[in-house]
Amino acid sequence: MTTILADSFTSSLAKLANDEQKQAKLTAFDLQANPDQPGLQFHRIDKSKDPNFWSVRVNRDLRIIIHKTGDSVMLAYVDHHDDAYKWAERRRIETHPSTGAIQIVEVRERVEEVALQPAIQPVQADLPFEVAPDKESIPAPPLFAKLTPDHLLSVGVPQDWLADVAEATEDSFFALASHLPQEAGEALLEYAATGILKPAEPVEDPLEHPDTMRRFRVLEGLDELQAALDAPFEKWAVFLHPLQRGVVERDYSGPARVAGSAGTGKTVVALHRVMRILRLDPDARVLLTTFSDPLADALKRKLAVLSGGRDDLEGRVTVASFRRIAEELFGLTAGRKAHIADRETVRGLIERAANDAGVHGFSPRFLISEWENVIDAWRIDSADAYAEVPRMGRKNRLGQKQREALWQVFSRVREALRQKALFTPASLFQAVTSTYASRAEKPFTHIVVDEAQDLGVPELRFLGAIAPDSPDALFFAGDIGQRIFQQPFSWKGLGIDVRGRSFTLKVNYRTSQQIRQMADRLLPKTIRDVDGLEDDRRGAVSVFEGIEPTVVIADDEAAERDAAAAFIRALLEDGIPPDQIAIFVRSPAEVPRARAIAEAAALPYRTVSSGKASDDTALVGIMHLAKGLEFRTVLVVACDEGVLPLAARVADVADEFELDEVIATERQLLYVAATRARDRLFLSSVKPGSEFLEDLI
Ligand SMILES: Nc1ncnc2c1ncn2[C@@H]1O[C@H](COP(=O)(O)OP(=O)(O)OP(=O)(O)O)[C@@H](O)[C@H]1O
Repeated sequence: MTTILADSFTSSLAKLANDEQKQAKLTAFDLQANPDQPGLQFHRIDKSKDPNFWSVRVNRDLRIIIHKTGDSVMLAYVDHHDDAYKWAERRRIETHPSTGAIQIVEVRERVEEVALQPAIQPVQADLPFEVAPDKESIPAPPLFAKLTPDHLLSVGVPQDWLADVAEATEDSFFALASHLPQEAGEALLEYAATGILKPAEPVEDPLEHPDTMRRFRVLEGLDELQAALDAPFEKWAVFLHPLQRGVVERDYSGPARVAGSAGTGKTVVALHRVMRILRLDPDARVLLTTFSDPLADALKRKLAVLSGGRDDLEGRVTVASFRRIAEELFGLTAGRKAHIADRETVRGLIERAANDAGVHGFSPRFLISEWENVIDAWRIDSADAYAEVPRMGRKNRLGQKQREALWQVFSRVREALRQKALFTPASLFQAVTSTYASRAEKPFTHIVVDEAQDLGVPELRFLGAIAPDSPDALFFAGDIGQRIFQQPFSWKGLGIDVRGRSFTLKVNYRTSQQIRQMADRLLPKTIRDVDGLEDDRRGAVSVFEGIEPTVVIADDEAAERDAAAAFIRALLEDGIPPDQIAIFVRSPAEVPRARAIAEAAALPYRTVSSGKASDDTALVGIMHLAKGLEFRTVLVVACDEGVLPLAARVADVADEFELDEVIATERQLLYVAATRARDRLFLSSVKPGSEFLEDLI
């Protein structure tokens, strides 16, 4: 007998109380072990249009809904008695006549009343400032007037729903989409955004259809059912979008990359890719890496969900930040620990070297940036090499004389570091790169990199050197629209060419349609990297609707604080727990403003430097810290003119190219912070606000 798990089962299971979940799981295990055992009580759902729906008794109140056909049993839903029956009475499972995917179709006539109401009623708390008025109430035109029934069928709209879709307007569509199979909702949303309709490719075997596989999973045995049900809150662990699955399962002929705007599931793809490699190749030793230790820890936790605690898999994967893994490999090969100079130490050395060399007229910010992005990143070791370095932006400003003067400073810094036997992160990467570049024996068979947009030159060289020379050794996940730490450079120039093997995800699982649309306004529609690879950000869709973000440009700090505090109090009254709230600012100088807001709202909070992550505190911190995180609500405050973009960075630019680069990364920073929000977003400043806020309003 085959057991199939439907995503509707995992979602409904997740909504039950803990002890109810336990009982429902036990019944599900019994069902899988032997559906004919006498203890199980089945009842056909007589009122359902689909004769194959049955209920199975869990206890006096709870029922599992299964769908029985031939030799297979599908776990479809679980709920309290009446609600479980209602669910099954309104559903039919069928193979779509055009796409061939198996769908759970909501029976049309029973949901008439529901479909006409918006799925979420936007509720704005009373706020002490004005919010944008509702759009004029003129009837909106139908969105899909140009599409024929055949068009609608080609993207998986069930026959029952053709008429509703044809009449849908911008206002009613989201409510309607929640009743449609996901692939139909997404294709129509993409059409609404871009005017392009992408019909699904028909597949012979309905069970093998990518859209079937995104909601139903055929389970191999009890272990698999156990693993899938142990993580019912983590739907991503079991059900992948067809695009995600495609990227995970493909064989590549060289380094590959998954791209996509914030929240499209790139990390999820990276994690599944790791598991796939481990499952298919019993000799694989995988490195899963990213740019910081906290992010690596988060990856480790998620990977444990996927592996279901299987030591034979987890034991063959190392999860660590770029830096940590370089330190470990250095320790292993050199037999000693690398002592690394922190940023402050290097800053001090640069200042002293400039004084000693009598070189003046360059700002400290410029010097450290030139050191980090040029001298140290490219490991420049002579005045000649300095003249040749392939750098972005600074080239025009620095004449030969200036470069000679600067080299006097930087060569002293290099010498001082050498005398103290100190590494910089870049020189550590370089040391390990040199060790492994010529070795045939590599520490890992595969390397999977998350947040790859923030790889710098030394890190990429390092990963290239420790990766074996096999076609699918390197896999990157990243979004160049979220690059906030590194200057752009050519990957191809360093021998890592992902052209032709780069795939873009389009479905945003994290942020509401409203937040995604607003955040997208911060970035260009297409972004091109140094190698000419274009990232087309159009056509992304979010899978749920939320509340319009709030943007406040206040008269003074007190007014901003009052507005933000009122917003937070309304959240707390709505039952949003503090740990689902974050307040971000541009830099440490604005942290006191964020703290004042939290205090005015009586919101318990933690900052990076004070307190530990706990269940009941909000996070207050700088935007750079936001990377990789996710909250129900995000506030980005103190976005004033001069703060965003940061005036000091702008003042230091060498030329137009560098100005563009600074403005782009400052925009990207705001994009990263804003897209951490799932359903509510608040952005504020004191007059005059950041030019970026103007773009958003
Ligand atoms: N197939 C899926 N089903 C359900 N949820 C998913 C799926 N894929 C991703 N998600 C959820 O969407 C959210 C964003 O996923 P993820 O962090 O992988 O996105 P990302 O593209 O790496 O985002 P960012 O670039 O902002 O870091 C997460 O909460 C994740 O669990």
